Amino acid sequence: MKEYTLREVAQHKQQGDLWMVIQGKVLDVTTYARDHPGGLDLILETAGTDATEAFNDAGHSEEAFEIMEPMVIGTLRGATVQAKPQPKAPKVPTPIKKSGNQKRTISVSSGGALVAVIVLGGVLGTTSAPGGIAKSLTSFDLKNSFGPLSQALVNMRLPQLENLGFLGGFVTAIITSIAAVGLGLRKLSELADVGGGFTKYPRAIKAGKQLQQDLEIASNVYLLSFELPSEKTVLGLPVGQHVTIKADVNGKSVSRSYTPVSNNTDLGCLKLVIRCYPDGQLTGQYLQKLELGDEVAFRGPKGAMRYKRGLTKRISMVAGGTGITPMYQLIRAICEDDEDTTQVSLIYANRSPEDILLLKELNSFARRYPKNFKVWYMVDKAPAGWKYGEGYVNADVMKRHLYAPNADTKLFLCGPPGMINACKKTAASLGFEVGGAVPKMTDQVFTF
Ligand SMILES: Cc1cc2nc3c(=O)[nH]c(=O)nc-3n(C[C@H](O)[C@H](O)[C@H](O)COP(=O)(O)OP(=O)(O)OC[C@H]3O[C@@H](n4cnc5c(N)ncnc54)[C@H](O)[C@@H]3O)c2cc1C
Ligand code: HEM
Repeated sequence: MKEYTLREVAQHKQQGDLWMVIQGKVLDVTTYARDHPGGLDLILETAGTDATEAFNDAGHSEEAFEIMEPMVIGTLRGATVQAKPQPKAPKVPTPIKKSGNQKRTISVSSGGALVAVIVLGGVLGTTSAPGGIAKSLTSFDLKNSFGPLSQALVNMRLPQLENLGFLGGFVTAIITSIAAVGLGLRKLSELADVGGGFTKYPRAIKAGKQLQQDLEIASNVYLLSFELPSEKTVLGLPVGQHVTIKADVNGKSVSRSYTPVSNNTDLGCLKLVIRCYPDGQLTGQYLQKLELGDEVAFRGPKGAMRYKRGLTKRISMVAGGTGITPMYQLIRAICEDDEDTTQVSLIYANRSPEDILLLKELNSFARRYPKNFKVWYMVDKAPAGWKYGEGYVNADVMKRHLYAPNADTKLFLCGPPGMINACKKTAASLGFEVGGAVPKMTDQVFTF
């Protein structure tokens, strides 16, 4: 195999010509970069360098190593190369102390590449605690807006812990409602990959629930509902984390990340808010073609954020478009936990007021939990009578509507890359400490 020096690798760091070193191997990642589930930006930032540390820090699965193999063009001079590189063993978080709120930590080794460590806390804790259910249930108008599956939850107390969705890092779910159903009637059950050390769930599929046609919540944005393997299955996703959907699209394996808007109190279902791009590989070519009752493969939990009460005193948030989903998940968990006193201030940017996702729910949280949460909307062009902001999220807007940087404040960002890069620069100029390419929970500025 050809040997390269780091200096040679460093010459290939522009879009259209991207190389990097991972675990001693030199890779040409040019054609893969746009498909990278962790985002194109991370590849661009690390191209031309030895990206081993950043790659390891992201906690890649065995599948990532398989995808990587055809990209290997040589080795790094002087490096020790493992015959078969392995994913780094995931770090097992320290169990959370049991509080009056019954937090529970469950660690599960699947024996496969993904070890799912499922921390149940926050909302689930609140729900499980005797007498602690009240606050969750007062937010019921929110659940109503998420369709019939959620409504059954009103009287539920104890999620069945043995029915954790991501116990083995993998779960399949059946689509139960989707607004846009295309003409492609392909059955997707054959796409569900349940092999390789992950827990197998029975494929027993109930007849689908009634198809709902009115779930386009904004232009091209849909609320998709999926039925988990049983009515009692708890999603099992730690707050702040996301799932990936993996599918075979036109003969190519495509995987993309999504942050559910449902959580561990929504038994038996998984709900996603997704913007569909007509030419998008996963959204346009796959999700929009799903039929009611089709089976979809989810992996998780993924992501560097694992929110727990006490992480920080104040959280400033800037979200754009569908970037609201991880913020929403956190806001919901904080507001619905009686004992969480974290203050959150969100700036949410969209093109127009009609594009604002989860508007009713966000306003409802701001109204009912004013000590926990406030929100400021920004739109490109404000209509007459608009009482929020107009234009870009600049330093002035951030100074006015976010908490000032200090040891007790974190800034969370999620949205289109252009907006996020601009916000990171502004945040740095305002005194926030902006970390490296791969997000870490300890960073003061965390990008989902
Ligand atoms: C942690 C995380 C959580 C996320 N959560 C959500 C969520 O909750 N909801 C949500 O809707 N999304 C979410 N996303 C985004 C999601 O993962 C996908 O990126 C998104 O759904 C688009 O995927 P796609 O395969 O349909 O589109 P892609 O095929 O990846 O294309 C995306 C867009 O890029 C355009 N495009 C295609 N090729 C090019 C090119 N060569 N140059 C320039 N543009 C091009 C396409 O036209 C399309 O507009 C999240 C992302 C991350 C990383
Ligand atoms: C050829 C190189 C790479 C390949 C094949 C690859 C592949 C993947 C795959 C398949 C995933 C989905 C999650 C998984 O299955 O592990 C992923 C996610 C991710 N990758 Fe990479 N990756 C590469 C390089 C990198 C580099 C260099 C970085 C860091 C700079 C990085 C950071 C991430 C992050 C942060 C995620 C998101 C993890 C999550 O969703 O929790 N990747 N990558």
